[in-house]
Amino acid sequence: MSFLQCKSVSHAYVSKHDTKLVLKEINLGIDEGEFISFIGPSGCGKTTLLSIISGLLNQTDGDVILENDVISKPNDKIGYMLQQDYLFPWKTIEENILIGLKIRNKLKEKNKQYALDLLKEMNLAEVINKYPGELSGGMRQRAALVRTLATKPKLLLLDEPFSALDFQTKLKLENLVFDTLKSRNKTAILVTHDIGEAIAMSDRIYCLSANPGKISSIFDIPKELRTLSPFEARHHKKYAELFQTVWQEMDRLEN
Ligand SMILES: Nc1ncnc2c1ncn2[C@@H]1O[C@H](COP(=O)(O)OP(=O)(O)OP(=O)(O)O)[C@@H](O)[C@H]1O
Repeated sequence: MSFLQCKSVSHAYVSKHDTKLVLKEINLGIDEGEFISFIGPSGCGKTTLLSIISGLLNQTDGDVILENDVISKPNDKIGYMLQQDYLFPWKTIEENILIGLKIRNKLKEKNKQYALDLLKEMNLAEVINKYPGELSGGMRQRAALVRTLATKPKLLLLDEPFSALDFQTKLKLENLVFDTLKSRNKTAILVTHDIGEAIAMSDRIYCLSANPGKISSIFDIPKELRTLSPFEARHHKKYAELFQTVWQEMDRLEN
């Protein structure tokens, strides 16, 4: 059995005036340690699917199963990171990264040290006593990642975490996040509009079509790219070939 399974997941948003079917019978299985991306036209339901997997939103039909748990509410095994960092501006970086542990009453020395080590790994040791407003966008996203990882979730849900960053910062952060997650055998699902990012970071890409959102195609990333860092992968011949194929599929879905 896969680490994470979506079994015939469908979702409709219901309002006073209408019912909109957004996801229809999504089936997928993800193994522990895999890095997966969801891509697809705007409004096809990527964020909705991620919210359902996180347990924050309950699907209309079907099941999400993580290890042996049916997910119907937020679970400590799952960490969620968004485009906006949602750091608390009135708290220092240290206080921000420890907040998840504090809320869970897990602020033991060992756990605190784990978070502080991550902070060092993300090159943020020097800003530990600063406030979020004093940091660049890339630093803030790194701090948000440390906060998410501090509680040791097994599954990371990443909703366009790099999209607000400049191109160079984004490429550097892709590498850093990739190394951090792979070295800890974390499982990750990335929602992105950036085909290149999806190819460079993933083991597999699920492409969704819209109205209602369904899996239209699955792209397995060739082994030659999977063994490289995201930055190196972008320079490989196979990257350019796959980019063309995925681009054409996205073009077909958008028209
Ligand atoms: N809370 C809500 N109530 C009603 N409809 C919603 C709600 N949230 C999203 N939708 C609709 O559901 C559809 C899917 O939205 P969702 O945000 O999941 O798509 P997406 O693929 O992540 O989009 P994007 O790529 O633009 O971020 C859209 O038509 C959106 O307008």
